[in-house]
Amino acid sequence: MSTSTVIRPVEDTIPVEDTAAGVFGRSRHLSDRPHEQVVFCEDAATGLRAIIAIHSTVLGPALGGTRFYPYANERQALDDVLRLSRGMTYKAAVSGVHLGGGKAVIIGDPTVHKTEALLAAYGRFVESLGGRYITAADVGTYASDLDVVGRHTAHAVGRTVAAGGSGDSSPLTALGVFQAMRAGVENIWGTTNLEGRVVGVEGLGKVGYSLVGLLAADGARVVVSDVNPAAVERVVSDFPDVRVAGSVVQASLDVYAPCALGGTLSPATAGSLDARLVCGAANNQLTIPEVETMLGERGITWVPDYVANAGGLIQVAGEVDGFDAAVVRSDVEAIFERTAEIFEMSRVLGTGLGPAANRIAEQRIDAA
Ligand SMILES: NC(=O)C1=CN([C@@H]2O[C@H](COP(=O)(O)OP(=O)(O)OC[C@H]3O[C@@H](n4cnc5c(N)ncnc54)[C@H](O)[C@@H]3O)[C@@H](O)[C@H]2O)C=CC1
Ligand SMILES: O=C(O)CCC(=O)C(=O)O
Repeated sequence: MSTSTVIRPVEDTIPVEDTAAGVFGRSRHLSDRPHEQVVFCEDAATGLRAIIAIHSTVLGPALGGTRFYPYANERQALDDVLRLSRGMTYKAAVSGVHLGGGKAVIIGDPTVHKTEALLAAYGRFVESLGGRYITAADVGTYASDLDVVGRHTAHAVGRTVAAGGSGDSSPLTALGVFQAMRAGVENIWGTTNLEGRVVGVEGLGKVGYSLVGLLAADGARVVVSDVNPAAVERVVSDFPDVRVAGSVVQASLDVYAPCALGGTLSPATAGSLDARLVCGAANNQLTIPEVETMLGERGITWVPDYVANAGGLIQVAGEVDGFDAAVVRSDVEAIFERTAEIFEMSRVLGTGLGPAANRIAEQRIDAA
């Protein structure tokens, strides 16, 4: 096991276009703040290559999931983990959670490279940070993986209920997205009901699948797409009324819900998207912050990803504080009110929702 720890300022090495990308609008001071610590982890025996990024511990230990993904190279993995961890700082702050922002990536194909030994080695790296970083699940990782990781560190949440955790956080992430969507729908159409609305869900993994269930139960007309045919088949079999599209982002919609990887909202897609509202689970949906303005000029409202998708964080943060399922669920449902407040703040500021949410998050961190 070998680590190298990069202490700030890691952003000095990153091109401006990378650091500007993501969810951070034009508000610069917190988003410009360098990461506190970035740890490169290698374990030759298991083939583990991972990066753990701690953006901020101002509000508490840095919590964020572990993404297991076949990055083309370490540079791509670093860019992703830096952006994701910074987003977690904002997510915790805007959600009123007493935690900081961190995230980790494991470089590799989870269907090929994920072994118990590799997850164990990863757990030992997390443990070596002494609780400054608390890990959880993300793309390519599951509660059962956290069980393995959690046998080697005290700082893993989102484990299965059988292992003493709160279980898969994706259903509550989906519930939070659904609540944020209802708030968005109310602002546009004057009703919180999704009935009859055409909602496109892109990405039918852990969160997307649960979101389809909530939307179908509320009477939405759901259009879905996923690059993995098995994920599409599962949804079609469980929710026969959904319509499958080649690419949801190109379909004619009322609401677009990106629930796969980030970066699907670029200047190009902002120019072609046929929807009135964007609200989904994917982290870092915008390739550049200016995309929000481009969407706004075409009458499309974007609900900031880190506001809508905080349900999973709220759930696993509950494990840190002492888990109470009813309190956690009600805090996730309150994403409806939080989103409505951000709509109100955006009207006061005369901005999109992105800068308004950033303002709320930054005020909380500044106060701390
Ligand atoms: N799991 C959770 O509780 C949370 C997840 N998120 C974010 O939500 C997103 C989804 O997370 P999970 O559902 O956990 O991941 P997952 O790995 O279970 O599912 C992702 C799905 O997206 C599909 N996909 C990948 N590229 C695609 C593309 N170009 N077009 C259509 N589908 C594509 C994959 O085939 C997979 O089915 C991620 O961005 C994640 O960071 C955010 C907060 C919490
Ligand atoms: O949802 C989780 O389990 C952890 C939180 C997280 O990593 C995220 O919100 O992206």
